[in-house]
Amino acid sequence: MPPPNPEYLQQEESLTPESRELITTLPRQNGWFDSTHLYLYQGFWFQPDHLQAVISCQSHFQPLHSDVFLATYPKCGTTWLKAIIFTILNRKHFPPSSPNHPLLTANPHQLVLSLEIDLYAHNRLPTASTTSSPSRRFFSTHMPHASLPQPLSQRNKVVYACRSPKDTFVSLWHFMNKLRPQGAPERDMETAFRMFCDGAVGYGPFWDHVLGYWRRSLEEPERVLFVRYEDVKEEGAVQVRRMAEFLECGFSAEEEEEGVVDRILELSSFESMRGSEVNRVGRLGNGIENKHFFREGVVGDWKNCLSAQMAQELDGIVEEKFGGAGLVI
Ligand SMILES: Nc1ncnc2c1ncn2[C@@H]1O[C@H](COP(=O)(O)OS(=O)(=O)O)[C@@H](OP(=O)(O)O)[C@H]1O
Repeated sequence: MPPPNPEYLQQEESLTPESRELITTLPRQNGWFDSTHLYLYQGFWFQPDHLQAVISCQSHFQPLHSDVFLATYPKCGTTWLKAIIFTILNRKHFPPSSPNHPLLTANPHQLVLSLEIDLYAHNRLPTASTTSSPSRRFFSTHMPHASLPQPLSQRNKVVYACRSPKDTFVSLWHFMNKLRPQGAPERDMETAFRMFCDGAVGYGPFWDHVLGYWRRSLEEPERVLFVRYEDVKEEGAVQVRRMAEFLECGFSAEEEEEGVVDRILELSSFESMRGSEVNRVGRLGNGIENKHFFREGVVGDWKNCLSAQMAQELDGIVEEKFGGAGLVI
């Protein structure tokens, strides 16, 4: 008998009768894997278990005033930003220079739970070693801004991380092929590229996801901070200070003197995290191997993968979608 699908592929199996009924009324597309589907809800495509979780989260999630959220489109730097923000928020309790810092023995996805996926799709509740961190609760989400539970979008602070669509697509393609069901062929890049450009991927369209948070960051800069993966690569210290200020826990003169910002960057660096034992051999509760979250970790890897024609097509869409909004990524 073949082994059962890992949890992340059991997308239809956990649906309630109400969700099953709802999805029959929604527009449907083939998903990334042949056996999966995506459903259009509030302008975005979701796999069915995530859709059920989003709806449940919209009805039930009650944020605390002090809760902090990281929002991302998948593959835009979620793992990295989870590590950085977790370290910023908890630095009094877990000094970044401590040899026992949680990031040295846990993957960032174990320390910071996803609102819809961990909490609502899989009932993984925060434990002492996760978001019930000693300071403020900190969650991540891939939900588009339009789908956030209302109290959260009206009151809480959200850091939104985005990345160049060319690198995002390439990262997504590699990741999804690693997760494919046993025996399934790789999804070829041309088909995947078409799905990405058409917006028919989980949490897509990418453009609308980014624009939703971009606009809100302009309207309410004290509530939504827009951070670019490329900027964190280029000027990590500036961006770490910017995030800490935004979260109202800027660094003291004493911390600056001690080099705390540099230590946060070292601890969360690609090399440090990819090299740690937990990320070389560990697995998340949903069955995904930790090592799959660390591939190249560079800016511009698309040059090694996309044809000139694909790059040109994506540049054209970026210009069309983001040009008028004053967004450069
Ligand atoms: N510490 C650090 N520094 C820089 N880059 C990093 C880091 N950790 C992960 N990565 C790279 O981020 C990409 C994975 O994206 P996400 O973490 O958003 O994936 S996910 O949405 O949580 O599945 C993926 O990008 P690619 O290498 O381009 O595929 C990872 O390698």
